[in-house]
Amino acid sequence: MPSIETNELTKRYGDTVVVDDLDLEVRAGEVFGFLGPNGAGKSTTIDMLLDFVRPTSGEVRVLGHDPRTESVAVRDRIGILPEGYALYDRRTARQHVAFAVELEDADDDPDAVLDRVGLADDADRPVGGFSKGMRQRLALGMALVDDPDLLVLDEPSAGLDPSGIRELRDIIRTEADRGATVFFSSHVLEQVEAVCDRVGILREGELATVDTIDNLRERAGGASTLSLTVDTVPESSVLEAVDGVRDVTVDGNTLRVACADPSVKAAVIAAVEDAGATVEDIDVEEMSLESVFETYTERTPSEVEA
Ligand SMILES: Nc1ncnc2c1ncn2[C@@H]1O[C@H](COP(=O)(O)OP(=O)(O)OP(=O)(O)O)[C@@H](O)[C@H]1O
Repeated sequence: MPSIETNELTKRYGDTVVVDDLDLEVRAGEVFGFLGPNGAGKSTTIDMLLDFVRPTSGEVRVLGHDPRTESVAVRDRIGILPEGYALYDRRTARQHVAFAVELEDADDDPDAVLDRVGLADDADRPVGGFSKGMRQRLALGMALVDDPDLLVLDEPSAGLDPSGIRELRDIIRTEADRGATVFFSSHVLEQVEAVCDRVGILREGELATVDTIDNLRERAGGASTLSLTVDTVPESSVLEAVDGVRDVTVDGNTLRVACADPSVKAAVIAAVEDAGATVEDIDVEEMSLESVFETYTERTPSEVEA
């Protein structure tokens, strides 16, 4: 059974379609990154999964339940970090986590939870004095209480400093290792690349694509570029004749060869050596996830695949 399933999920505000016929499936146990430009509809989708926003039409299933009619069953097994979470300024961080523990009827030690999110030293401080990143850490800690089967995190990296982002990555990995499904939206593409099994890219309320990052790269024409420093530069035509070579540029003693897929690289090196040149250094650049993201958010899926 998928952890999250939506079927023709649609949300309209007046005449504006914010989420458009969305069919999404998040498999049990996977880490799924939900990407898309500002205003694409990510938070609205997440809010519909959590029954904070009612769909205009379509179906939602979370852990096999309909969040509209079985919200208790759903809430019991998921940990959530929604976009607009509320904290009580006068209560301390520990009181917040203790409240979450009580609400879940769980047995987590609030101090251990605070330690996990890097707030051990701030446990007794009222959160009114917390920075945005500290508030975000606390909200994440509260979502982790009671080992949820599914974590739904809306922009968990918002406001986090680099060490917070690294810690978040570790937490997501640890949660996935214990078998939880993690579904999160993010604009931090390195983060997404580091932890996600699959990503879905939303564009103007529609799912532009869903796949592993490697497959998205390949489908986006994401040639890896092989840079070879050579003692003597062979004719470009020698390399252009290799199957799968898309482009060759020469800069001094460095050849930059765009390859359609990873298997082409060995053939390129063999061709260079067959032409009598010696390879002195090798570097490989994969298409950045940023370029993949731009490809899918600036063009329609059929334009990408064309
Ligand atoms: N209550 C509302 N009334 C009218 N329009 C809304 C409402 N909530 C969201 N929208 C609109 O829906 C669109 C999608 O917003 P949403 O917050 O889901 O996007 P997002 O992908 O999460 O963006 P971001 O990356 O900026 O957080 C936006 O154009 C937004 O203005």
